[in-house]
Amino acid sequence: MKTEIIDRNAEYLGIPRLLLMENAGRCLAEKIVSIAETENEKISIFCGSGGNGGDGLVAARHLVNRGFKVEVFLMTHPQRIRSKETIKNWEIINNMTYSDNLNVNVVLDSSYLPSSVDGIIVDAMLGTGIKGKIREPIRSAIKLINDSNAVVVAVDVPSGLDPTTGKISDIAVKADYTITFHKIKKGLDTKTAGKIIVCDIGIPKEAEVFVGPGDLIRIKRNPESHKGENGKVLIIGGSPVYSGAPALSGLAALQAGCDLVTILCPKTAAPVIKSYSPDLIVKEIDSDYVDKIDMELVEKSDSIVIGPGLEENPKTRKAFKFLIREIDDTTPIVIDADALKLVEIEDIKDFENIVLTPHLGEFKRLFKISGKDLKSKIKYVTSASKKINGVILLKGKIDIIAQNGKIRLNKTGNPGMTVGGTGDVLSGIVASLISQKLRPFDAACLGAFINGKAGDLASEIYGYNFTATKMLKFIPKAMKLK
Ligand SMILES: NC(=O)C1=CN([C@@H]2O[C@H](COP(=O)(O)OP(=O)(O)OC[C@H]3O[C@@H](n4cnc5c(N)ncnc54)[C@H](O)[C@@H]3O)[C@@H](O)[C@H]2O)[C@@H](O)CC1
Ligand SMILES: [K+]
Repeated sequence: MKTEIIDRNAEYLGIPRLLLMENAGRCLAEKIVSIAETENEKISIFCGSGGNGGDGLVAARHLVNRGFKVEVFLMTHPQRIRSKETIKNWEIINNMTYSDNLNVNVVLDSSYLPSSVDGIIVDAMLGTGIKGKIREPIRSAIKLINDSNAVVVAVDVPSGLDPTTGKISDIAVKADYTITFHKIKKGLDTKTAGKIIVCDIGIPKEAEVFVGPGDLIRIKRNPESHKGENGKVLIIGGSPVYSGAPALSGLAALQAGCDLVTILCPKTAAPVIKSYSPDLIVKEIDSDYVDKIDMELVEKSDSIVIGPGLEENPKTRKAFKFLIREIDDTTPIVIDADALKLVEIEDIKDFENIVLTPHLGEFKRLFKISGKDLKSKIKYVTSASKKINGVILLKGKIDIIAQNGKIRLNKTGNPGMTVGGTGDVLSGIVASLISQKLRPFDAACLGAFINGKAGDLASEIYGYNFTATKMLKFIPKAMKLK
C-alpha cells in the first residue's frame, strides 16, 4: 500500500502527520547516533522540499541536542517547500539561533553547494514523492555525495531511486545505510541502499486494515479524457414492483463519478425509472421481468451491476444463468440483492473481477457458514474468499472485504442505513469505481467507505430519519479528499 494512503488513513485514526514526521526524524537521529563513531563527527543533512526533507530537519534538531555539529542544506527556496509539516520544521530550525552547533544553508542552485563534504552525509532530498527526471540542484548534490568519502545515510530511500520499482532512471545516491520508515519499500535493494534499517514510526496496523480517506487517492482522472472514458456502467434489474432499486444504484454510480449509466430493465419498470432522472439511459426489455440480456450492451460496459429490484423467479434465474455462461470471466460484475439468490458459487468461482455484496443471511446461503461476532465473521469470510477468485463484501456494522484471503474492514455507516435502498446505492458506487479503473477489491473497499460516509453525512442532518435517495447527494462530499 502506498505511503500516502497509509499516512492519510493514520491521520483519520487520529495520528497527526506532524507526529509521524517527528517520530521518523527522531528515530533517524537515533540511528545516526549509533552509526557515528565519535561525537565530533560532522553531520551534513541535505533536505528536499517534501516530507523527506522534513524528516531531515527533525533529525537535525535532535542531533544538535545530542551535541553533534550539524550543517543543513535546504535544496530549494524556502517558499517552495511543499509539505505543511516540513514548513513547520523549517520554522523550528530557523528558531534555533542560540546553538553554535547548527549551520543552515539555502541551496538555490548548484553553485551554492560546497566543493566537498566529509563526515556523515544524510540524504533527505527525495523519498516516496519522487517524480520524473532529477532536477537541479538535487542532481548535482547526488553527484557530490557519491564523489565524497563520507558515510552516506539515506532517509527512507536513496534519492533518485524509485521506491516502488527500484529503478534508477538517471542517477541515485549510493548509500551506506538507508533508514526507512514503517515498512521496507519494495524497490529498496542493498546495492544502492546499503544496510537497510526500518524505523517504526507509530503507525498502527489499523491504518492499513481499515479503509479510510487515504484510499480515495486511488481514484485518478486524466485531465485530457473525453466523455465515456471515465466509466460506463450497466445496471441490470427492476421488476413490476421494484423500479426504485436499479434507479438508486444508477444514480449512485453517477454521483460516484462515472460518465454514463445505462439501466437494462423490463418494460414494467422502464417508465418509472425514466421519470426519476434525465441522467439515466434506460433500455427496456419487452417483458414484465428481466428474462433476457443484451450481450452487446454488456460488452460495451466497463462494469455491471446485476440484482437491484430483479426479483427471484424462473425468468430472472434463466437470464442470470445465461449472463454468467455468456460473459467473459474477466468482466467486472457486482452481484447484488436478488441476484445473490440466483448465484451458485460453482458457476462464478473462476471470475476474478466479480464482487459479491451479501449481508450476513445471503453470505450464509452462499457459503453455508456464518459467524456472529466480528472475529468469527472475519475467519469465515477469509476462508470463503479462498474458495472463489472474486471479491466478497460482507455488509454489516463493520463491513468485511476479502479476496484470496486478503482482508480489509470498513467502519463508516450508522443504524439509519438499515432503511431500504442503501445496498443498491453501495453496488452502484462499487461499479462506478471499477468503471473508473479501480481494481474490484479496492473498489469494494472504497465503495463501502463512501457509502457509509454518505450515510454518516446524511445522519448529521437527519438523525436516523433519512432515505437512500437522500443519501445520494452526500456521495460527492464523502469522496472529497481534504
Ligand atoms: N508514513 C511514512 O512512511 C512517512 C513518511 N514521511 C516522509 O515523507 C516522504 C514522502 O514525502 P513527500 O510525499 O512530500 O515526497 P518527497 O519528500 O519524496 O518529495 C517530494 C518533493 O520533491 C520534489 N521532487 C519530486 N521529484 C523530483 C525530482 N525528480 N527532482 C527534483 N525534485 C523532485 C517535489 O516537487 C516535492 O516537493 C517519505 O519518503 C518519508 O521520508 C514522514 O515524514 C512521515 C511518515
Ligand atoms: K532520500
